[in-house]
Amino acid sequence: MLPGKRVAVLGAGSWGTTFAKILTDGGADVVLWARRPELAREITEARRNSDYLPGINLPVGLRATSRLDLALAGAEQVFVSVPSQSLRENLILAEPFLAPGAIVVSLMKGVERGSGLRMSQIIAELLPIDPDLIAAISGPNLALEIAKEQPTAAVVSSNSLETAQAVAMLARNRYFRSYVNTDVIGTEFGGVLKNLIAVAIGIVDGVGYGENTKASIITRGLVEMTDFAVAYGAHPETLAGLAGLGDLIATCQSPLSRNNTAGRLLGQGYGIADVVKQMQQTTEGLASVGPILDLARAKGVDMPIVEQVRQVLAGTLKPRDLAPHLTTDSAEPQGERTNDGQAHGSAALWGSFKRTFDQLRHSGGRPRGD
Ligand SMILES: NC(=O)C1=CN([C@@H]2O[C@H](COP(=O)(O)OP(=O)(O)OC[C@H]3O[C@@H](n4cnc5c(N)ncnc54)[C@H](O)[C@@H]3O)[C@@H](O)[C@H]2O)C=CC1
Ligand SMILES: O=C(CO)COP(=O)(O)O
Repeated sequence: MLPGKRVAVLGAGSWGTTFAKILTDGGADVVLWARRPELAREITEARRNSDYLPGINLPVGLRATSRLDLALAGAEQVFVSVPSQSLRENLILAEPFLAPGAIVVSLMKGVERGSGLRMSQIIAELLPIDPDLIAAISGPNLALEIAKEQPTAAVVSSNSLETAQAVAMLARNRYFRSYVNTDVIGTEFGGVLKNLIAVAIGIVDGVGYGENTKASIITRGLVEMTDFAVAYGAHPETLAGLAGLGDLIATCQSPLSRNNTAGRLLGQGYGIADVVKQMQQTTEGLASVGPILDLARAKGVDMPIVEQVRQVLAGTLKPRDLAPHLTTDSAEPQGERTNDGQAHGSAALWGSFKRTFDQLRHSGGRPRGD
């Protein structure tokens, strides 16, 4: 068999390692960069990453190294999966070794504290590459489920459809399917914002509230996500797709979600310092609350649920008071959606009908829109 395309995955935590498995199982020649040499050795020799993916056998052919130069040498596509707050420092280390013409793909779901930048914006700022060679992947993608080869879909987004398709062709196999879109803003913000709603769900779950409360928060949360993302230029239908609603459902329902788990601990009465200590893995939502509320304020977008999550984190709102405030943020009864939202909503619905129709007419071997 011919060797597959050479790709690199940076970050050997739960998602980086799982994504390296997805790509290897799809036929690519993958080198995974781990910061710690002993982890790189465990992955290559024992085909395990016991800290992050206990019980998972990694595929034969997946190699890991703690040397960035070796991981990046000749890589045509580079997938980055480090904590969002560390992307900048990691890109500075990686930049000298990036192969000319390489596509760089963010697998991350955060915004940078201080700058409020999305991950693809940081990549564009730091790397001297054509912006059309930048992509982001998002969707309902709980790492451990995918590592167990449970069927899953995601969406690859890039300003360039050609780039998104080139990435989606590699990021697929018998249990993983990649769709494509060109709405990078909506795709990235979907992944960031659902984490915040998942923290809220965890909080009310920890308090002991039931399904009505959680469904109310999920539904109203989706409105907040959509209003916010659309204010920044996203297409509303992206938020109704895999990177929005899809991921919101998975993250709000699953005890595997770190954001959901952190929320649950808060709801059970733990303080934020204890929660951070207990979370062994990256919990992006905790770092995103502040920057997202700053960005919301800058565009005049109301985010009552996210604001209440901030207050619970700050210790100024009791977890058990979170949900009832959903109905008391305005004296006047409100419509379920803003007028803007309604206008966008019907356009979104029409857009998705049209795309489905177009796909049926032109269906071929290429990855499809989400
Ligand atoms: N785990 C999951 O199910 C999914 C995670 N994501 C996203 O992927 C990104 C990475 O998350 P995970 O792999 O889950 O996190 P993790 O906590 O499991 O792993 C993070 C990895 O980055 C490495 N790293 C490199 N530089 C670092 C630094 N300066 N500080 C700390 N760690 C550093 C760590 O050593 C570790 O291997 C996050 O943005 C997350 O939202 C996206 C989809 C699914
Ligand atoms: O992004 C994820 C699922 O799509 C993972 O969620 P957590 O970061 O909350 O574990």
